Order: sequence, then structure tokens, then C-alpha cells
Amino acid sequence: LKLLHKNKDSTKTQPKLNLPPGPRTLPFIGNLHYLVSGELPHRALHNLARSHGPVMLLRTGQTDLVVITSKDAAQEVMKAQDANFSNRPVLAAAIMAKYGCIDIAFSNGPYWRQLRRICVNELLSSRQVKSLSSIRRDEVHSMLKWLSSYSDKSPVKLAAKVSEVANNIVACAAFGGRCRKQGAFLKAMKDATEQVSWFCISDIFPSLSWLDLMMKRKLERMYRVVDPILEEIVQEHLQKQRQQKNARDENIEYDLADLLIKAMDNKDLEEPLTFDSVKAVIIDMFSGGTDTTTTTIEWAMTELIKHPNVMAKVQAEIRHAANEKIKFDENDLVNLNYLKLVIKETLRLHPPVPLLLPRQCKETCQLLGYSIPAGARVVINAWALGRDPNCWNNADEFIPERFEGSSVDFKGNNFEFVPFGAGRRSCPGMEFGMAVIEVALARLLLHFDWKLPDGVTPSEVDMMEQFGAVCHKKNRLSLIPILRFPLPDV
Ligand code: HEM
Repeated sequence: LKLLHKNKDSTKTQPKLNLPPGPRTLPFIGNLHYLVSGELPHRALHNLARSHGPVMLLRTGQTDLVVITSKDAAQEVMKAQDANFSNRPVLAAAIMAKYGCIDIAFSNGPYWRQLRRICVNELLSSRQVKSLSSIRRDEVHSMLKWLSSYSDKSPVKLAAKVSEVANNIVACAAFGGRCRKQGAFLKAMKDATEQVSWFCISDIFPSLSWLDLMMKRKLERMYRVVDPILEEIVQEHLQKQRQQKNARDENIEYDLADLLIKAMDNKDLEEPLTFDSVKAVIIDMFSGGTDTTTTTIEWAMTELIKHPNVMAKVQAEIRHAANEKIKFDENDLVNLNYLKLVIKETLRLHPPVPLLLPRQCKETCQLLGYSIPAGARVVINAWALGRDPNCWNNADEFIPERFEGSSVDFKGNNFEFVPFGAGRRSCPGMEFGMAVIEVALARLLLHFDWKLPDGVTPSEVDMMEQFGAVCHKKNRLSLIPILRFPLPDV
């Protein structure tokens, strides 16, 4: 009898969870149908949040998904309670694409901390990003040369060429240059990273993992192409390091693969790094650092072609700063304030990662009065935050001037504007990416005028999105370049 009383008491003291509101669930699938309705997930979740509020709970199979759609709630997750939300859930696709989640984006705990520290200090720091300026100059230059051969002739799909530039810059930083079979490597990477963007069936119903056959096949195909190439890169670096061991040359330049291989010998590391860690991080650099920058440049050019007055203003600023100087370099970017506003406004309306990478709640906690159960997955809708009418006037319109004299920035302190996330899990490649975006856009706009193909008016340029790891334009932008400002020789 005593025991019965005791049990009764303990259930009485169990705090009742005040779960966030959410749509009604269907048997077995819960709210899954909302995510596979065909509508883009960031838009579908935004529409649902209008009815259910900025902290919303979706029951997706065997897991709970909390969707965050307000500045205050985002600040709670990424600042006030950042430590409790800084783990990533284990996603089935990431296990396959990232050597068992041993990369930066999907690992957790001390292993993740040390890997992130090495990459931030050695590759993604301001100093390192600056040191890559000649690589950016040469890669952008070769794109301009290619574009000039189409001057006033036929339309070009800009994104494909920009993507080549972004990939070559990352390849230089990650492993010192291009690799053999670079085309096949990049194609396989692209196919694979598209799979890691969103939850798949195994993540939602672990017991139905056999239904993920298509995804598994694609990832296996990617592994068969990518792994031997990465293995070759690692072995070449190892051999080079053995040869250099006794050279003691202060001027030897190290790339990320070199630095990670060196770190493998560091006895002070909490968790050992392996060759697979090196490979997984190289994959991270490509999956995180190429499509994001390409997409931002493509959306910026799309908005500019649709807003000829903004295009004229930004080109006038750049051409004035260049002032007949043929050799426009990165130091000239400092004065391009309006260009920076254009980029900010592009990132507000078109964050390349509209739903930030998922987090997982470590311990049950309270968030704006709601209980978030331990283990729940949390997704922040950065796209919806950037268009929240409570934070932005004329939220859906492209008005770079809105940032003039404003302290609102994307560096992780303004939670209505988080294209790079915020807090412990924010993007470590922000400076790296911004450096490419700024210089590429400045020079595309300095040297060329841009025209739509015959018969297309600015208002007809469509803005349809294609959801994936990165949300890019569904129909790639096609423009005719017209050379206006001579290209330098180098
Ligand atoms: C326009 C350029 C870029 C954008 C908009 C962007 C955006 C993002 C976002 C939204 C996240 C997730 C943040 C979160 O969950 O709170 C992220 C994470 C990450 N990004 Fe970027 N990124 C960009 C460029 C880059 C570049 C150039 C690199 C590397 C070369 C990079 C590497 C990473 C990595 C490794 C992570 C995972 C961080 C972690 O989980 O600790 N990104 N990025």
C-alpha cells in the first residue's frame, strides 16, 4: 500500500509538459504530410507557423520536430540556451556521406569542438582568408575572361561558371589545388550533399529505413567515386610531409589537409583524428562552401537585373571606386558600401540555407513558456525570419537601403537575420564565403553590363526556388554580358 502511495506521489510531482502547439496529427504519420506536400519546406513551415505560432511542434513519425519562426525564439535557441541546443541529431544521410558523422557539421561533443577549432584557426580565420586573395583574383579573372568571349553575343548561365570559381578556390584551400577527376568528384559531391539536406525516412521512422533505398544507392555511388579521390589526396599529402619532415622551411605553405594530417600526431587531442576525419572535413568544405556562395551571387544578380535602378547605383559606386584603375583589387572593396548593402539584402531575402541545419535538444527545457522535450529536433526557419513583417518594413521587397545606417548584420547578433546561423553552431566559413561573394560580384559588375535575352523583361525573370541542401534558383539565371571596362592582363 505504501509503495502504491509512493508511486502515486511520484507521478503527482512529475511536471506536466506544456508542449508547443502544432497541427492535428494523422494516425501513424503524424504531421509528416505537411513536409512532403510538394511545397518547399521553408514555405510550408512558414505557412503552418502563421496558424500555430513561432514555436511549433510537429509530430513526424517516431520523432518530434520543433520549428522556430520568431526572432525571440531564435535568440533563445542560439544564444540564451545555445549550449542545450548545440548538438546535431544523427541523420542517416550524414552517416553515409560524412564517414559516420565525423565531419564538423554533423559531429558533436569534444570531437566536434576540436575539429571546428582547428578549421577556424587554420583555414577560416581572417588572416587565412586574406592570404587566399591571389587565388580569388586569379579564379575570378579566368571567369571574366571566359565571359568576355560571349560579350554582346549569347546569354550565359552565370551560376555554372561561378560554381567553378567557388569550387576551385575551396579546392586550393582544402588540398592545394585541383585534383584528378575533379569533374567527377564535384558531380558526385553535389548529388550526395543534396541528400543530406533534409530528414529522410530513416530519420523519421528508424524502423522503415529499408524504404530509403534510392538515397542509399545515390550515397553509395558518391562514396565509390569520392573516397578513392580523397584517399589519393590524403596519401599525396602524407608523402609530401614525410619528404619535408627534415626541411624545416619556414616558407612551406600548408593547406587544410596538411594541417589536419599534422594534427593527427598531436597527443594532446581529446579525441583522435583519423584519415577519415580529414576526408570528412574536405567534404564539409565543398558541401558548405561552394553552392552557398554560388547561389548568393546568382540571387544577387537576379535581384539586380529585376531592379535596374539598384543595378545602376551599385555599378556607379564600383566604377567610381575603380576610377579607371585596371587592376581593381580586394583593397578597393573597403569603400564599396552600397555593394555590401546589396549583398545583405540578398541574404535576407534568399538565405542559401533557408532552414538552418537541425539541432537536438539535450535536456528538457522551457522555451518561451513551452516545454521542449529532450531529444526533440529543432529547426530554425531563417527564411521566415528574414521576411517577418514584425521585424522588416515591406518585408518581401528588395530594398538594400533598409540597411543604410543600421547596425543589423548577419554576424549572429541579430536574430531576425541569420543566414549564417548564430552561436556555437554558426557558420565558421562566413568570412571565407563573403570574400568570394564580394570580389566576384564587384568584378562582374565593374567589367560588364548585363542584358536579358531578347524578349525577356525584368519583371518576367522568375524567382522560383529549388529546395536542396542549398536553396537555389529553379531556372538558372541566363544573361548576356557586355564588356564595358577592360580586363587586366593577370
Ligand atoms: C554565403 C556563404 C555561406 C552561407 C550562407 C552559409 C550558411 C551556413 C549555415 C546557415 C550553417 C548552419 C548554421 C546553424 O546551424 O546555425 C552553416 C554551417 C557550416 N558552414 Fe557555412 N555558409 C556559407 C559558407 C561556408 C563556407 C565558405 C564554408 C567553408 C569553406 C562553410 C562551412 C560550414 C561548416 C563546416 C558548417 C557547420 C558548422 C558546425 O556545425 O559547427 N560555410 N553554414
